[in-house]
Parts: sequence; structure tokens; C-alpha cells
Amino acid sequence: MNKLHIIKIGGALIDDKKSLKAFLEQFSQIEGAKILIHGGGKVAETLAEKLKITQTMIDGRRITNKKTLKLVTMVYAGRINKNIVAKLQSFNCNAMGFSGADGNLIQAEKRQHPTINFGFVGDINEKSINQELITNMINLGLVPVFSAITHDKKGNLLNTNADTIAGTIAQTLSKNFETELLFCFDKNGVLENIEDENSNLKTINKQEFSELKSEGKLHKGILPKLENAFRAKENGVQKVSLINEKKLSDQIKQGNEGTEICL
Ligand SMILES: Nc1ncnc2c1ncn2[C@@H]1O[C@H](COP(=O)(O)OP(=O)(O)O)[C@@H](O)[C@H]1O
Ligand SMILES: CC(=O)N[C@@H](CCC(=O)OP(=O)(O)O)C(=O)O
Repeated sequence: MNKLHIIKIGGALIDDKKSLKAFLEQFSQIEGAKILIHGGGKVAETLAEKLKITQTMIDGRRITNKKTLKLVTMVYAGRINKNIVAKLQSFNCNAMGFSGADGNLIQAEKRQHPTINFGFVGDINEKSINQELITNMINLGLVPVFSAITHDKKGNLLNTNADTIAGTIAQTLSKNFETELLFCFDKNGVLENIEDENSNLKTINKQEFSELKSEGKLHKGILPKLENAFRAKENGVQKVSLINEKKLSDQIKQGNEGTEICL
């Protein structure tokens, strides 16, 4: 099987022009098949504040009413996605940027919950991913760049957590490619002590995850990220790690950065 790198970025990196450019230069140097998935929650948050659109997050998901859907579509599938593609093109990486509606690449289902109305939030599974079209693009030497916007094939756009998109695409493509999934973020991996940058675990298994969680050592974004990482590993993704976004090139060369997910 050919090797495939699937890389997820989000948060502060996307909000920082200089760091984003440096990251994209590293990404463009990865040889062979690769896919980039980006979030942009922090940028959406800042704009929503300016526009006085109140935001609520529950279980790592943004409650997405009509106004917020308009905003996140403009921010994720518009400004951020197109800016990333343009930067990658400047590094001679032949990127193409998509929402899940394009080419029916990611078909989601509106989230149903007994008590919480999440609004236009889309849930996905392996069947949601247009494996054939993504594989064809990769085989043409193209580099797909996905935003966190999906659709329901009934004419509605939906907002889907970007870590979930990365994990699910990786699961699907791991049947055809030897897939390495890297969640890149601002810490050196999973930290045992959030105050200590050097307390990152080299590996983490499900039991250690549960222990850290019950000890209150994992909070905010790291929880859904780890849940998505374990789901991907359990469903066949050959290698899954959480790494510092500055260490992407080192990880590609040596493969021992950050925290690797173990079963
Ligand atoms: N034990 C931990 N180890 C690492 N990060 C943690 C831990 N506990 C909480 N976090 C927080 O989780 C954040 C990563 O999640 P998130 O902000 O959602 O990332 P992104 O937006 O890049 O997807 C880190 O920046 C950190 O503040
Ligand atoms: C439904 C839902 O929560 N969608 C996410 C999509 C963006 C995202 O995941 O961004 P980061 O990776 O930067 O956190 C949101 O709107 O925040």
C-alpha cells in the first residue's frame, strides 16, 4: 500500500499569519500523497464577537443557528480555505480546497439530540466520505484541503468538527493507503501537566486516557481530539499522533514527536 499523510490543523495556528505560512511550507515539503484538514474555530469566535453573535459550545461542538452557519461558512469554506490553498500553491503544492458539498465529498446528517438543539451541526461516519473521488484526486497528484463545512444532500450546509472530519477521512482511506494521521496543535502532545510543556506522554492507550480524564488533567479541546484519535486508530488507521505544529517536518522524518495513540 502507498503511504498517505493526513494532517489536521486548527485553533491558534490559523489565526497567526506567520506561523501558518511556516507550517504550510513544511506541509508542502512532505513527499507523496497528502491531505490537509483545517478548522478555524478561533477565527470564527473572534468574528462572532465583533458581530455580536453569541456563541455556545457543548461537547466540543458549536451550536450552529442560521446566523452562525452563515458566519462559519464564510470563515471556514471561504477565507481560511482559499487562503491556505493560495499559500500552498506559492510553495508549488498543487492544492484544491473543498467543502463537503463539492463533489459530494462529505455527506453528513444533521445532529439529532434528545434535549439539545445543535442546529446546523453535521455528524459523519465512514460512509459519509467519497472515498473514490478523494482517491482519484490523490492519484492525479492533487492535494485536497478540506474545511469543516459539510452538507446533507438536501440543500443544507452543515458545520462539522474538523478533528472528526480528519479522523473519519483517515479511517476510510486507511483501507487503500498506509495512513498516518497527525493532529497538529500548539502543545508538544498530550501533557500530563498542562503547566509543563515538557510533560508530554510519548504514547497513550485507552486506559491511560480514562485515568487522565478522571484525574481532571484533560480539558477543553484535547478531549474531543483524543476521542477522534482513538476512534481512528481503533478503526484501522495505521499510525495516529498528536504533535506540536512546529514539529511536522521532524515527525515526517523521524516519526517520534508528540504523543502516539496506542490500542
Ligand atoms: N493535558 C493536556 N494536554 C494538551 N493539551 C491540553 C491538555 N488539557 C487541555 N488541553 C488544551 O487543549 C487544546 C487543544 O485543543 P483545541 O484548542 O481544540 O485545538 P485545535 O483548535 O487546534 O483543534 C490545547 O491548546 C490545550 O490548551
Ligand atoms: C460543529 C463544530 O463544532 N464545528 C467546529 C468546526 C471548526 C473546528 O473544528 O475548528 P478547530 O479545529 O479550530 O477547533 C466549530 O465551529 O468550531
